[in-house]
Formats: sequence, C-alpha cells, structure tokens
Amino acid sequence: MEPGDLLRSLLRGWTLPLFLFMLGFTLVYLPNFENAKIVRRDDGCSLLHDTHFVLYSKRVVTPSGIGPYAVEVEGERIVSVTKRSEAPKTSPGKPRVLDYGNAVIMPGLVDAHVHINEPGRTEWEGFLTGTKAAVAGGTTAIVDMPLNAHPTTTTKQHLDEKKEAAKGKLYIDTGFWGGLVPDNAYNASILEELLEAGALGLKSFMCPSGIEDFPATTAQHIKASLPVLAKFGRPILVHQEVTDPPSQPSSLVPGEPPSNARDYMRYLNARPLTWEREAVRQLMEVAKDTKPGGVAEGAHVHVVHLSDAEDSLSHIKAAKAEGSSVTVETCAHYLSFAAEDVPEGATEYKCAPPLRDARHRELLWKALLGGDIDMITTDHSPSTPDLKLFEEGDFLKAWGGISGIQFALPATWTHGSAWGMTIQQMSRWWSTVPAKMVNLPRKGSLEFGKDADIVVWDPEESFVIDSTYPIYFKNRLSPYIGHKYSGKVITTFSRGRQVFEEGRHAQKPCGAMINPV
Ligand SMILES: NC(=O)N[C@H]1NC(=O)NC1=O
Ligand SMILES: [Zn+2]
Ligand SMILES: [Zn+2]
Repeated sequence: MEPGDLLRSLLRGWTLPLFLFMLGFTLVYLPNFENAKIVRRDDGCSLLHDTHFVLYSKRVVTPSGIGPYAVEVEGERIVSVTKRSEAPKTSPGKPRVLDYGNAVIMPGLVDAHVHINEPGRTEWEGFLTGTKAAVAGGTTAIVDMPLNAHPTTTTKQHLDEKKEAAKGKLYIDTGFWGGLVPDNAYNASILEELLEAGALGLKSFMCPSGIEDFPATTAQHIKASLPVLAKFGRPILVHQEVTDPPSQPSSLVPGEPPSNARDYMRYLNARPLTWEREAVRQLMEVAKDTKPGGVAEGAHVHVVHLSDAEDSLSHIKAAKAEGSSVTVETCAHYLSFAAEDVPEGATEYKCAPPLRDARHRELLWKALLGGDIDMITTDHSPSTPDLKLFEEGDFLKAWGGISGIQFALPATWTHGSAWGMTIQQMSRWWSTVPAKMVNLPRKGSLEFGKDADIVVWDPEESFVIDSTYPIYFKNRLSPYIGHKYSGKVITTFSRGRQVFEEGRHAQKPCGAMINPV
C-alpha cells in the first residue's frame, strides 16, 4: 500500500468521529468562552460569587433621575447604567441579573464623620464592628475622626498606627482625617507629613473635646493651618462650639436651686446656642482666606454637626455668598430627635452640640430642603456603658456622643419623607456631596466607571429597633433603639463585593484604606 493510500484510509475511519467530537465541543463549550470572563470569586469577601452581574429595579437613583435602570457591575466598577422597561434576562454566557423589583438601588452612603476608637479605646468602637454596622445600614465609605482613639491622629506616626490597627478589619473603604491641635498647628512640617502620609484633611475642636490628648484650637490655630491645607487642596473640619463666647446667657442663675441632673433641659441650657453661634462667626472670619486670591485659596472649611439653622447658618450662608470655600453638615440625630422628647436620665441622647427643640429640628429640615445645608453625617461616637452613667443618668457628667451609624438611612428617610424630601435629595446629601467634600471622585453616584458601592433598600418596609434587633456596632446603646423606622436595607455592595444581605455579612472584611487622590 502506498503511504498516501494509508493516510486516506485512516482519515476515512477518523473523519466521522472527529467531526462529531468537534461539533460537540463547539456546542458545549463555545457559549462558555464568553463565560470565561465571568470569574467566580471564592475569597470570602463577597456573599455573591459572581464578579460580573447586573442589578435591576424600577427605582434606580442615577444623576439623571430615578427610574428603571440596569446597573452592570464588572469587578470593582460600574461598567454600564442603561434605562430599560424591564429587567434583562439571565441567559447562558451573560452576567447574572439580580432583579430587585420595586426596591431602591442607590449609591452607598458616604459618612464623612465617624469615630472609630481603635487603637486605644477599641472597647468603645473598633474598625470591624463599626464597618460591619455601617454596611448593614447601607454605608459604603467612612472617614474616621482623629480623636477618641489613642493615640489621636495628630502625626504621621500616629496615622501609621491607625492604619496598622485597621488592617484586615474593614468591611468598606475607610479614610482618615488627621487632627489639628495646638501642638502641631504652627508646625507646617508636621502637618505636611501627616497630609503626605494620607490624612484626607484635618479636624479640630474649638472647645474641649472630652479627650485629654486632643485639646481645643482657637480660630488663630485654624487660620495657621489653612495655607498648608491649600497646598494639598484638602479641607479642615471644625467642631463649632466655643465655651467662652462674649455674651453667654446662663440659665443657671446664681442662687437658683440646682435642677435635676437627670433632666435633659439642664444640659441643654448649660450648652447654649451662643457657643455654636460665636464659634461659627469666628470660623467664617478665618475662612475668608480660602476665597479666590486669598492666602489659603485651595483650602476648604467644613462645619460639622450644625444644630442651629438660625444665626449660625446665616454666618455660613454669608461666607459662601462672599466666595469663601465653605460647606456644612448636620447629623441624622439632629434631624430625628427633639430636646423635649428626651426621657429623663436617657444619656444615650447626649451629644454636642446638644439636640435642640422641635423648632430647631424643623429649621434644619427647612435649611436642607432649601439647599443651605450641604450634607448629612452620623457623628457616630460610641462609648462604653459606664461612661454613659445610666445609673445616675447625669447629663452633665455622661459621655457626649451618639451611636447611630447603622441607622442613618432609615432615620433620614423616615423623618425626611414626612418633610417632603425625595430619595434623590437624600442621595445627594448622603452620597454625592460628601464624596465631593472628601474628594472621592470614584464614589457618590451610580455612573459608568465609578466604584460599585451600592445599597438596595425598601422605603416602604418598616421595622422597630427593639431588644432583638441585630445591632453590629459595639455597646448596644443608642437613642434610635425603641423607635420605629421605615426604609429597610436589603443588601449592600462595596466595590462590587456583596458585603451584606438580609442580616448576613460576607465572611471576610475586604475593604481598603482610602488614600488622597
Ligand atoms: N469626642 C467626641 O467624639 N465628641 C463628639 N461627640 C459629640 O456628641 N460631639 C462630638 O463632637
Ligand atoms: Zn464634634
Ligand atoms: Zn464627631
């Protein structure tokens, strides 16, 4: 037999099986070639194993409005947001579709004012518990305050200690504010080192902070820091109370019998509005340096936890109108509670500036809705029960700080919707504006190229935070406990990882530390 004939007969015998094999291969595997891109993750960082998926609902919050959109996530980012009347279909080779029906799909909350007290006071609050509570409430980024931990974050070395303590404990992306104190205020090289090492900006107190190694700064200290901040284009956040305003009225008239320490009004009167008004007045004066052409152009002054939408806000509005670079926040608790409703001895309601009366709460809502308050935060600041002095219920001596990071969304929604707030407005105040203030260009909205930081929630579902309600922050003390709210978080995604769903967290915390851009 010729070699050519041999080959021919071999081929004859093989042709049919070879053809069938190739056909089978094509039919079975070819659709999966596209699937090859769909990597499954099994790293414990996400409850969902897909890395390429589509979220759909009839109420997706986008920069161009709320409506039926499909949000496609690939890896850590949003790769498309498309309007469509119904959910795309899941089909082989295509990313999985998670259809949330009528629930709201919204950018995760960015909470720029959180006290995580690790290292040093981890029994008050730690990174693991704090960020676990945050995601359960739909928050996908926080910025940690420089005080209450020990050491306070006032030098590069202390910031490095913070970062070391945070390693492997973050469910969501977390940034750090550095601290401005009298010790470093006139030392540009310490401040520069701190900002170079990754502090997103600075924070200072104009009154005693309650923490010995975080003493108060004057307006002059703040003024001195502004040119340094300008060089880096970063903000300073200021606690706006001074304890020695020129015309401080006192309700504790000499000779008057001491009132009941368990009475909230006593605390309220001991911390009058004038403290806040005078601080804001002084602060807006130094903020003038941030005007275009000013010695600190490029720096920014942010007023934290506004409780007074009257005179204090007028100073802020005037400063903005004159061109100073200024923003202001209020907190979920000032929007939720009123002084006259604080029960006797209930020191879980104690914070500074204090919760004021219902009229002030109303004015805050009106200022938000009118566009004069820029954003909302929680000022989550827990402590251990002993410091809250529950037995004594002494408002003057108890620790001032409210735990509430897990309830930001339902508290804002429940009260805000009663004032006519829209979901779009809430999303601006909780995500878009804070992301801009902190300077997180990849966060704050659902758009192509942004981080897939997303919360899905049901505005219509209500719940009571009762004794059985799962709370993830440390020390189960909070004024939100015992109240009924609507707006239930269904699931939260942090850079494409499903980190929380219906009472369950991902096995591992895989959030990152945020560096300045
Ligand atoms: N030290 C600290 O956390 N203080 C915070 N607590 C509070 O209620 N207001 C604050 O500034
Ligand atoms: Zn404060
Ligand atoms: Zn604070």
